[in-house]
Amino acid sequence: MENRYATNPQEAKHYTTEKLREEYLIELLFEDNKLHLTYSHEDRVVIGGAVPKDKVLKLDAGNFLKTAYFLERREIGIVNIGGNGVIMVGDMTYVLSTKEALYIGKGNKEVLFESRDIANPAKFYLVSTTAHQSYPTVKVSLDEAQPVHLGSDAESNKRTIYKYIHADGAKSCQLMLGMTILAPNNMWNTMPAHLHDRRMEVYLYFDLTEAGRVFHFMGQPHETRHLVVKNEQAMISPPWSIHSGVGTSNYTFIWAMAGENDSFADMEPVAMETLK
Ligand SMILES: O=C(O)C(=O)C[C@H](O)C(=O)CO
Ligand SMILES: [Zn+2]
Repeated sequence: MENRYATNPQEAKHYTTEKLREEYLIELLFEDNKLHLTYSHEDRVVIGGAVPKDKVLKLDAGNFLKTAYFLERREIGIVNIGGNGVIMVGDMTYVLSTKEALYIGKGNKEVLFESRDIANPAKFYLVSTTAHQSYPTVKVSLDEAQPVHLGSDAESNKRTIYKYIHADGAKSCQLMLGMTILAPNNMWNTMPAHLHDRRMEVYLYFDLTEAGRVFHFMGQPHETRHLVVKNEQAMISPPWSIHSGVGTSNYTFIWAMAGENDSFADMEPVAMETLK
């Protein structure tokens, strides 16, 4: 488990490119037969990737959490961005094809990951938050995820937001999670930008080509910075930061939030004139 402490905007505005990447970018999430986990002290979110190519992988944080098992005091949202895969939660088995999600509540002792096809392994993206009670384990497919169409061709931000784990979908203690798919020829996400100082957010960018890049924007509105992000890399967005990006082509991203409330609509728009 990699450990990342929380940062504040007074310090962050002095960071070099290298330091910004060290603090906010997770470069390696998906590696064959490995589980990669990062512990962010921003709302104590654990961000991870599991690729069970020809080996079953177990959700396990070693001794890091000082609990008997990973979900003893946590909940988790998982989205498969690879080939067909299987998640075993105790005696239950859930089959997830690409872009399907699973919420697993607090108290589930064993979670195992497996692929259906070694040639096209599952890639499970994981976001876990602390939890005070147990909600039922629920699978959510793309068509159950309440699509919301936003943006326009003129602004190059035409996109569809799918909500998986939220107040009116799969219930959770504090995790909110969904996916946004940009339409072909549209490159801007979350622009115009917004803030939600009550919740951190993490973005996983994918469906980019090997050479494709997303320029992710962060920082306070009057003090913005950018990071260049590759396919299948994640950005930790602190609660004081905008989170927006523009790609060299269209792409997909998974957003997940944790913190004070579970209202997706709790966000303050940032007026374009205030961005610097
Ligand atoms: O493209 C968008 O706009 C989003 O997907 C916004 C994220 O869902 C978000 O930032 C929610 O707070
Ligand atoms: Zn947001």
